[in-house]
Amino acid sequence: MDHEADAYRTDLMTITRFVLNEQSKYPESRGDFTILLSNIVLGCKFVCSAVNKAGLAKLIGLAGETNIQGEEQKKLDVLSNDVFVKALVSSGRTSVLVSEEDEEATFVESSKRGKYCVVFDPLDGSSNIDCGVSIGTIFGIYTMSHNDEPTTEDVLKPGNEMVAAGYCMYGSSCMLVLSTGTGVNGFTLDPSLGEFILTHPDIKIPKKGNIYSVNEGNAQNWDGPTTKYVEKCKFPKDGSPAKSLRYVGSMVADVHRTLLYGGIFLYPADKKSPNGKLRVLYEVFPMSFLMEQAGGQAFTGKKRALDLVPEKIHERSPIFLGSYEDVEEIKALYAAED
Ligand SMILES: O=P(O)(O)OC[C@H]1O[C@](O)(COP(=O)(O)O)[C@@H](O)[C@@H]1O
Ligand SMILES: [Mg+2]
Ligand SMILES: [Mg+2]
Repeated sequence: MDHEADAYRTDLMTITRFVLNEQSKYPESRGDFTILLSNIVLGCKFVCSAVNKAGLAKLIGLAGETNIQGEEQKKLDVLSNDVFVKALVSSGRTSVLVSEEDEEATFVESSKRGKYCVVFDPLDGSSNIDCGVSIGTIFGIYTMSHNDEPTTEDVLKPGNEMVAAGYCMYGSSCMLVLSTGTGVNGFTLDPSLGEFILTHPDIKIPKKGNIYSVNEGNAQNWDGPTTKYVEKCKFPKDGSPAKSLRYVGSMVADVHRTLLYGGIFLYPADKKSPNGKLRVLYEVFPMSFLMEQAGGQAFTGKKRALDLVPEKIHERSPIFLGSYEDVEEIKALYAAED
């Protein structure tokens, strides 16, 4: 389906109007979520513009600092983090922020506090910045369940308690994909209007796909079920065609392709990283939330990803997510191992 052409033929639905429409279904709503989201959208536009100018403005390269995970921070990582922290605090709708780039959670001062907690990866796919390959921003939103002083406990909650999640991909076009718990919708930035327009309404992931996406360089350290699964993708014994391999190395880009084309994205545990690489709060949960909302599944190797209860804000987990039937297959292999 030519989503973009359809959107322009029928109706120019901006992301703001879309969220206002959704909000009008809840008479008690006071517009807080719309204001929060419009500040997230502003942050995405700002980072998109910085990404587009990165080479020209000398924003590529290292910033000279190391973040909490011991990774070198890139200039764009630092800039994106500043942009989102400012955008979220100035919305007046947040109380707790967790960013990949900040060791501790940020607690918003009382005069600027609001009812939401936002967890985010301001710039995902950092290793791809310098060569101009797609990167993105990932976010998840929780609501505060009390009016007392905020603590990290307010975000150490299972992903199934998120009220919204999304990502923005800075690629050949800039796309924001969002779920507020009633399906998944995709919006494309029209640079001439400066507006995100609904181009991919009600995204549903195909039930089964023919692509698998994994860093196969780690294969020697994988466990049995992951090894068997990837072997099956390459050498199917049931007469089905072998799957194609696609791996960008930016979670946003790999998950975006999986969502639209179907298939499976894997970042498994391995002997060197027994908890995998991807971070629960701001990578695994938002992407798992979107996958489930689009009709797919997300599994950790042990359980439904959204049922994890993180104990630390930068906790990691293995993740297998994508088309319903593809994830069923890997679940069966882990169940057989048990
Ligand atoms: O290089 P690897 O080990 O395959 O890891 C790729 C993964 O690492 C990440 O780049 C980590 O994200 P950050 O760039 O936000 O640290 C994911 O986007 C991606 O899925
Ligand atoms: Mg990331
Ligand atoms: Mg990052």
